[in-house]
Amino acid sequence: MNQSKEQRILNFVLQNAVRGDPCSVVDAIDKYCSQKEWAMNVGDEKGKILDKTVEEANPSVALELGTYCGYSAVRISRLLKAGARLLTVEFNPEFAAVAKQMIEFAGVQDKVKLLQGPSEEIIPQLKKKYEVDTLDFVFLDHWKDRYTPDTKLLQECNLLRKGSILLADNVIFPGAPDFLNYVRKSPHFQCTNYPSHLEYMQVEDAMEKAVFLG
Ligand SMILES: Cc1ncnc2c1ncn2[C@@H]1O[C@H](/C=C/CNC(=O)c2cc(-c3ccc(F)cc3)cc(O)c2O)C[C@H]1O
Ligand SMILES: [Mg+2]
Repeated sequence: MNQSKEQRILNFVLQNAVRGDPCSVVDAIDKYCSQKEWAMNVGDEKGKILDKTVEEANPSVALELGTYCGYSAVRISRLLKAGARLLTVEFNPEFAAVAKQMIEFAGVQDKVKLLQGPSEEIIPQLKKKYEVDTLDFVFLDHWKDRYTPDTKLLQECNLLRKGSILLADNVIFPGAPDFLNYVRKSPHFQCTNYPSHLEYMQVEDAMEKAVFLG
Protein backbone atom coordinates (compact mmCIF):
# COMPACT_ATOMS: atom_id res chain seq x y z
CA MET A 1 0.00 0.00 0.00
CA ASN A 2 1.43 3.36 -0.88
CA GLN A 3 2.94 5.64 1.78
CA SER A 4 1.17 8.51 3.49
CA LYS A 5 2.51 12.08 3.24
CA GLU A 6 3.39 11.87 6.94
CA GLN A 7 5.46 8.72 6.32
CA ARG A 8 7.21 10.45 3.40
CA ILE A 9 8.09 13.34 5.73
CA LEU A 10 9.46 10.90 8.32
CA ASN A 11 11.52 9.05 5.70
CA PHE A 12 13.01 12.33 4.46
CA VAL A 13 14.02 13.12 8.06
CA LEU A 14 15.52 9.66 8.62
CA GLN A 15 17.61 10.08 5.46
CA ASN A 16 18.53 13.76 5.76
CA ALA A 17 18.68 14.72 9.44
CA VAL A 18 21.22 13.74 12.11
CA ARG A 19 20.04 11.21 14.71
CA GLY A 20 19.94 12.84 18.17
CA ASP A 21 20.01 16.39 16.73
CA PRO A 22 16.56 17.99 17.17
CA CYS A 23 17.47 21.11 15.17
CA SER A 24 18.42 19.01 12.14
CA VAL A 25 15.05 17.22 12.41
CA VAL A 26 13.14 20.53 12.51
CA ASP A 27 15.18 21.88 9.56
CA ALA A 28 14.65 18.70 7.51
CA ILE A 29 10.87 18.81 7.99
CA ASP A 30 10.80 22.50 7.00
CA LYS A 31 12.96 21.76 3.93
CA TYR A 32 10.70 18.90 2.80
CA CYS A 33 7.43 20.74 3.46
CA SER A 34 8.53 23.98 1.76
CA GLN A 35 10.08 22.28 -1.28
CA LYS A 36 8.19 19.00 -1.78
CA GLU A 37 4.84 18.64 0.02
CA TRP A 38 3.05 21.22 2.17
CA ALA A 39 2.05 19.96 5.62
CA MET A 40 0.45 21.59 8.67
CA ASN A 41 3.56 21.88 10.87
CA VAL A 42 3.79 25.21 12.68
CA GLY A 43 6.84 25.94 10.51
CA ASP A 44 9.92 28.11 11.11
CA GLU A 45 8.44 31.64 11.11
CA LYS A 46 5.72 30.86 13.67
CA GLY A 47 8.17 28.35 15.19
CA LYS A 48 10.38 31.26 16.23
CA ILE A 49 7.40 32.80 18.09
CA LEU A 50 6.82 29.39 19.70
CA ASP A 51 10.49 29.23 20.72
CA LYS A 52 10.38 32.70 22.34
CA THR A 53 7.19 31.85 24.24
CA VAL A 54 8.60 28.52 25.49
CA GLU A 55 11.76 30.35 26.65
CA GLU A 56 9.59 32.94 28.41
CA ALA A 57 7.55 30.19 30.11
CA ASN A 58 10.64 28.07 30.87
CA PRO A 59 8.17 25.28 31.71
CA SER A 60 8.71 22.30 34.02
CA VAL A 61 5.53 20.73 32.60
CA ALA A 62 4.25 21.60 29.11
CA LEU A 63 1.24 20.26 27.18
CA GLU A 64 0.74 20.18 23.40
CA LEU A 65 -2.64 19.46 21.82
CA GLY A 66 -2.27 18.04 18.30
CA THR A 67 1.08 16.30 17.85
CA TYR A 68 0.63 15.50 14.12
CA CYS A 69 4.16 14.50 12.90
CA GLY A 70 5.96 15.72 16.02
CA TYR A 71 7.53 18.87 14.52
CA SER A 72 6.51 21.18 17.39
CA ALA A 73 7.04 18.45 20.01
CA VAL A 74 10.69 18.26 18.87
CA ARG A 75 10.87 22.06 18.58
CA ILE A 76 9.50 22.62 22.11
CA SER A 77 11.35 19.79 23.85
CA ARG A 78 14.76 20.90 22.49
CA LEU A 79 14.34 24.04 24.66
CA LEU A 80 13.26 22.32 27.89
CA LYS A 81 15.53 22.45 30.95
CA ALA A 82 16.85 19.23 32.55
CA GLY A 83 14.03 17.30 34.18
CA ALA A 84 11.28 19.23 32.39
CA ARG A 85 8.73 17.33 30.31
CA LEU A 86 6.31 17.79 27.41
CA LEU A 87 3.03 15.85 27.24
CA THR A 88 1.72 15.80 23.67
CA VAL A 89 -1.75 14.56 22.66
CA GLU A 90 -2.65 12.97 19.32
CA PHE A 91 -5.73 10.85 18.54
CA ASN A 92 -4.87 9.68 15.01
CA PRO A 93 -2.89 6.42 15.36
CA GLU A 94 -1.05 6.84 12.04
CA PHE A 95 0.12 10.35 13.00
CA ALA A 96 1.04 9.14 16.51
CA ALA A 97 3.18 6.34 15.04
CA VAL A 98 5.05 8.80 12.80
CA ALA A 99 5.47 11.30 15.64
CA LYS A 100 6.82 8.62 18.00
CA GLN A 101 9.55 7.74 15.48
CA MET A 102 10.27 11.44 14.82
CA ILE A 103 10.67 12.12 18.55
CA GLU A 104 12.93 9.10 19.06
CA PHE A 105 15.11 9.95 16.05
CA ALA A 106 15.51 13.50 17.39
CA GLY A 107 16.67 12.02 20.71
CA VAL A 108 14.10 13.87 22.84
CA GLN A 109 12.08 10.81 23.88
CA ASP A 110 13.15 11.21 27.53
CA LYS A 111 11.51 14.65 27.64
CA VAL A 112 8.40 13.90 25.61
CA LYS A 113 5.43 11.70 26.51
CA LEU A 114 3.09 11.08 23.57
CA LEU A 115 -0.47 10.44 24.79
CA GLN A 116 -2.67 8.80 22.16
CA GLY A 117 -6.35 9.73 22.36
CA PRO A 118 -8.77 12.65 22.16
CA SER A 119 -7.82 15.71 24.24
CA GLU A 120 -11.24 15.86 25.92
CA GLU A 121 -10.55 12.39 27.37
CA ILE A 122 -6.88 12.94 28.23
CA ILE A 123 -7.05 16.39 29.86
CA PRO A 124 -9.20 15.13 32.79
CA GLN A 125 -6.67 12.32 33.35
CA LEU A 126 -3.57 14.55 33.55
CA LYS A 127 -3.56 15.05 37.34
CA LYS A 128 -4.20 11.50 38.51
CA LYS A 129 -2.90 9.32 35.68
CA TYR A 130 -0.01 11.51 34.46
CA GLU A 131 0.95 13.07 37.81
CA VAL A 132 0.52 16.66 36.67
CA ASP A 133 -0.07 19.35 39.29
CA THR A 134 -0.44 22.40 37.04
CA LEU A 135 0.70 23.18 33.49
CA ASP A 136 3.27 25.94 32.91
CA PHE A 137 2.80 26.07 29.13
CA VAL A 138 0.14 24.81 26.67
CA PHE A 139 0.48 24.84 22.87
CA LEU A 140 -2.86 24.56 21.05
CA ASP A 141 -2.55 23.32 17.47
CA HIS A 142 -5.28 20.70 17.10
CA TRP A 143 -8.72 21.05 15.47
CA LYS A 144 -9.51 24.77 15.72
CA ASP A 145 -13.04 24.22 17.07
CA ARG A 146 -11.50 22.37 20.01
CA TYR A 147 -9.41 25.29 21.30
CA THR A 148 -12.24 26.85 23.34
CA PRO A 149 -13.77 23.71 24.88
CA ASP A 150 -10.32 22.43 25.81
CA THR A 151 -9.28 25.78 27.33
CA LYS A 152 -12.45 25.68 29.47
CA LEU A 153 -11.69 22.04 30.37
CA LEU A 154 -8.14 22.95 31.45
CA GLN A 155 -9.65 25.59 33.77
CA GLU A 156 -12.32 23.23 35.12
CA CYS A 157 -9.68 20.57 35.84
CA ASN A 158 -7.59 23.16 37.78
CA LEU A 159 -4.64 22.53 35.49
CA LEU A 160 -3.79 26.23 35.09
CA ARG A 161 -2.07 28.40 37.71
CA LYS A 162 -1.41 32.15 37.90
CA GLY A 163 1.04 32.76 35.03
CA SER A 164 0.35 29.61 32.98
CA ILE A 165 0.97 30.51 29.33
CA LEU A 166 -1.29 29.28 26.51
CA LEU A 167 -0.11 29.75 22.90
CA ALA A 168 -2.54 29.04 20.05
CA ASP A 169 -1.56 28.50 16.40
CA ASN A 170 -3.70 29.54 13.40
CA VAL A 171 -5.92 32.14 15.04
CA ILE A 172 -6.18 33.88 11.63
CA PHE A 173 -5.90 30.99 9.17
CA PRO A 174 -7.69 28.55 9.28
CA GLY A 175 -8.85 30.74 12.19
CA ALA A 176 -10.13 30.20 15.72
CA PRO A 177 -12.61 33.10 16.11
CA ASP A 178 -14.51 31.68 19.08
CA PHE A 179 -11.23 31.04 20.93
CA LEU A 180 -10.06 34.65 20.34
CA ASN A 181 -13.44 35.86 21.53
CA TYR A 182 -13.36 33.67 24.63
CA VAL A 183 -9.85 34.47 25.90
CA ARG A 184 -9.95 38.16 24.96
CA LYS A 185 -13.29 38.68 26.77
CA SER A 186 -12.36 36.58 29.80
CA PRO A 187 -11.10 38.44 32.90
CA HIS A 188 -8.93 35.40 33.59
CA PHE A 189 -6.61 35.85 30.60
CA GLN A 190 -4.17 38.55 29.47
CA CYS A 191 -3.86 38.18 25.66
CA THR A 192 -1.20 39.16 23.11
CA ASN A 193 -1.46 38.66 19.33
CA TYR A 194 1.60 37.80 17.20
CA PRO A 195 0.98 38.41 13.49
CA SER A 196 2.85 35.99 11.22
CA HIS A 197 2.26 33.88 8.13
CA LEU A 198 0.85 30.43 7.42
CA GLU A 199 3.60 27.83 7.40
CA TYR A 200 5.48 27.64 4.07
CA MET A 201 3.06 30.16 2.46
CA GLN A 202 2.61 33.92 2.00
CA VAL A 203 -0.82 33.83 3.66
CA GLU A 204 -1.46 35.94 6.76
CA ASP A 205 -1.78 34.03 10.01
CA ALA A 206 -1.16 34.79 13.70
CA MET A 207 -0.54 33.18 17.06
CA GLU A 208 -2.32 34.27 20.25
CA LYS A 209 -0.70 34.14 23.68
CA ALA A 210 -3.12 33.98 26.63
CA VAL A 211 -1.60 34.20 30.11
CA PHE A 212 -3.84 32.81 32.87
CA LEU A 213 -4.33 35.37 35.66
CA GLY A 214 -5.78 32.95 38.24
C1 LIG B 1 -9.45 16.75 19.91
C2 LIG B 1 -8.15 16.17 19.49
N1 LIG B 1 -7.48 15.34 20.32
C3 LIG B 1 -6.30 14.83 19.94
N2 LIG B 1 -5.70 15.06 18.74
C4 LIG B 1 -6.37 15.87 17.90
C5 LIG B 1 -7.59 16.46 18.23
N3 LIG B 1 -7.97 17.25 17.22
C6 LIG B 1 -7.03 17.14 16.25
N4 LIG B 1 -6.07 16.31 16.66
C7 LIG B 1 -4.87 15.97 15.93
O1 LIG B 1 -4.12 17.17 15.75
C8 LIG B 1 -3.76 17.35 14.39
C9 LIG B 1 -4.71 18.31 13.77
C10 LIG B 1 -4.42 19.58 13.65
C11 LIG B 1 -5.39 20.54 13.05
N5 LIG B 1 -4.62 21.59 12.40
C12 LIG B 1 -5.13 22.17 11.32
O2 LIG B 1 -6.23 21.89 10.90
C13 LIG B 1 -4.27 23.15 10.61
C14 LIG B 1 -4.63 23.48 9.30
C15 LIG B 1 -3.85 24.38 8.56
C16 LIG B 1 -4.24 24.71 7.19
C17 LIG B 1 -3.92 25.91 6.62
C18 LIG B 1 -4.28 26.21 5.31
C19 LIG B 1 -4.97 25.30 4.54
F1 LIG B 1 -5.30 25.58 3.28
C20 LIG B 1 -5.31 24.08 5.10
C21 LIG B 1 -4.95 23.78 6.42
C22 LIG B 1 -2.70 24.94 9.12
C23 LIG B 1 -2.36 24.60 10.44
O3 LIG B 1 -1.24 25.15 11.04
C24 LIG B 1 -3.13 23.72 11.19
O4 LIG B 1 -2.74 23.45 12.49
C25 LIG B 1 -3.92 16.00 13.77
C26 LIG B 1 -5.13 15.47 14.52
O5 LIG B 1 -5.18 14.07 14.50
MG1 LIG C 1 -1.23 24.81 13.11
